[in-house]
Amino acid sequence: MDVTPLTQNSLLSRIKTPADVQRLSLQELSQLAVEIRQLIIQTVSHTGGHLAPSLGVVELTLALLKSFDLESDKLVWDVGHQAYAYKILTGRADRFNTLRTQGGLSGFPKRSESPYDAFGVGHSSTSISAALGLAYGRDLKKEHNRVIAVIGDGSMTAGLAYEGLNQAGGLHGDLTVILNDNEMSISKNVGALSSFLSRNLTKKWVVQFKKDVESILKAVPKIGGDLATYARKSEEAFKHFFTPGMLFEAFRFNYLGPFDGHNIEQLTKVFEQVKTLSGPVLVHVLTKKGKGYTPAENNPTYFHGVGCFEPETGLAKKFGPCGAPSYTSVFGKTLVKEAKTDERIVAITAAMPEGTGLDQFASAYPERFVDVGICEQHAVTFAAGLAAEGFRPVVAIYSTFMQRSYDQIVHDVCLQNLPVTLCLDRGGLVGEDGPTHHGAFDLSFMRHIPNLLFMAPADEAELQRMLVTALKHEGPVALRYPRGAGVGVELHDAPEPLPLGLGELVRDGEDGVIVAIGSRVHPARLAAEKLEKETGKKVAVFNARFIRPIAEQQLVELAGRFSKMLVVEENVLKGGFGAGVLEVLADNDALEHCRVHRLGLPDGFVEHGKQKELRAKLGLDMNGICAKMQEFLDAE
Ligand SMILES: Cc1ncc(C[n+]2csc(CCOP(=O)(O)OP(=O)(O)O)c2C)c(N)n1
Ligand SMILES: CC(=O)[C@@H](O)[C@H](O)COP(=O)(O)O
Ligand SMILES: [Mg+2]
Repeated sequence: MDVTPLTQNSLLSRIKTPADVQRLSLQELSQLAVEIRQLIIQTVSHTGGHLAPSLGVVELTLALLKSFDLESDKLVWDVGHQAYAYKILTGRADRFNTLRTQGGLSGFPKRSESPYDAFGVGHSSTSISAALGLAYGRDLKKEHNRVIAVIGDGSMTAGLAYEGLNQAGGLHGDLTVILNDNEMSISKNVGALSSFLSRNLTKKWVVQFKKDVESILKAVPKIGGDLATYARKSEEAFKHFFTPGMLFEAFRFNYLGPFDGHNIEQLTKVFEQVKTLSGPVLVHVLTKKGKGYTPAENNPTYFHGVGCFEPETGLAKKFGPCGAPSYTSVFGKTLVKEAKTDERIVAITAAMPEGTGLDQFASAYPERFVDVGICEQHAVTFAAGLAAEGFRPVVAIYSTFMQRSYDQIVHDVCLQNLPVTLCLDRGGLVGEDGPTHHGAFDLSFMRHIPNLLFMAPADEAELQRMLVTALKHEGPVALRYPRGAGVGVELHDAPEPLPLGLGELVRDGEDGVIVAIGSRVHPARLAAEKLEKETGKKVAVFNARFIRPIAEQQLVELAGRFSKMLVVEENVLKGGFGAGVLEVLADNDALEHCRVHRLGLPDGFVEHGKQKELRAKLGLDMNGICAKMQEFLDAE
């Protein structure tokens, strides 16, 4: 694969709108595929991003744009992490170098970014429902455009996809679903569906089945006593009979496939045929994740979402010596250690073993590790069932995806007071993935749930102690920690559980107090040191540790000692931790002599950009906290 930058005479430089793609010959489309791959690899090597998913659908994207009219037809991508070629071909090639950077192109389709992005996305398995909504709306308006959803085999492991299929099959409106089957989620795809879709069940088996049936039928007059042979042949024939098409046809979809997803000529013919069909149609295409870039083909999991790398080799770019370990890896290692002495521990992921650090657990205790697929709701209820059976399930899910499990946390876990540990990784701002992925709301949407013990560590060593506290607790627990490296503190060999509902005064002061939770404790401490150095003002810092039960008595005491309290969190201010502090102070009549200000995420969706840049912009880093506290102290 040539990974040198494109020249100005490239075919790509002539593509300004999807209509330009329609004018190209098949040969030109193949050349364009090469150029698109070059641009994607070059760009992502600088920006980081979802490389392997996007490389896998270059031909599919070209064939879709060649066959459908994007001025009226609507294309809905599932997750949207594979839509880089689509962005390039729909008028965004000249801005593609800004991918995932602050103020630049989003890593996902976004309605506000382009009229060609029919539906915004980032979380998986929404495409069929969204496309059906678009198709239903079209029919109500008596319009005639086509609506196409493209969904991956991994995303088909979520119940939501079947809710969409079920409704679509019952409605008979025109809708095309393209199943992009690369046998991969981020890791190897899991569950019964993935084997059902597997390459063994391809069309050639249908042909074989027909031959088998023919031969059996020919043999019928002679069957006589030879029932055994007949039964054996029937069994073989029935095995062949089960094709992926049966599943989708049961949902009343017209099934076409499977087809080679890298053959533009064949795909365009199929799409021309699709345009002649009415009602729901499912086209099954087989693709290779990372196609055309050997490092990504060989390691699609690593290149699913990758940081900066050398395009020639695929090797990660090194930026100085490695810093502190990530919260994720400390969590993973500590859990492995605890599971050695507690056989009740079962680790559960919803299709993200590497991202959540549970890959370490999977290697150490494969029989106690479960990847349920992309189904966060099921993961939590499944854990509740295990807990009811005496186990200690630990469910690690990114904060943003835990949003899907709200009812399961309330109804299946907390209402029954079951000892499930919910680990919310990526709590707070995640950076380049942006608003679909920031863990901005968990403190708000979980802090009011009865029975739940809810903690957020100030550093990676405290995460260890909180995990141990959770595993000893006879009820539901949630832990929330951020994306990225820890603070760099020494880790515990034998972490001790924490006293419940108590925070820690990490620095004393005279002029005011900063109450911080989780990842904001460390910058708050640095801010207090800076303030003292620059102004001589002495500010105390309290690490609140618990969101629920909140450290009520300690907070009331602090409000008695200090006339100014700044509460800092990396969560939306609406209903967040600071709101909880205000509630307890109000309930204890402790606000009379203490003014409280809050610092957190604004009432809106925070855009994408580097974590560091976003925190600086929102005043949530050391400088921002220091400035806010100084302003507060200076105010009357
Ligand atoms: C609700 C939700 N859970 C988890 C994820 C994280 N995630 C993003 S892509 C992906 C795998 C998707 O697999 P598939 O649909 O087959 O697409 P592929 O990457 O293979 O192209 C996962 C688990 C997500 N985006 N949304
Ligand atoms: C598309 C998606 O949802 C994931 O691939 C996500 O981008 C992973 O994020 P991390 O890089 O934080 O693991
Ligand atoms: Mg896949």
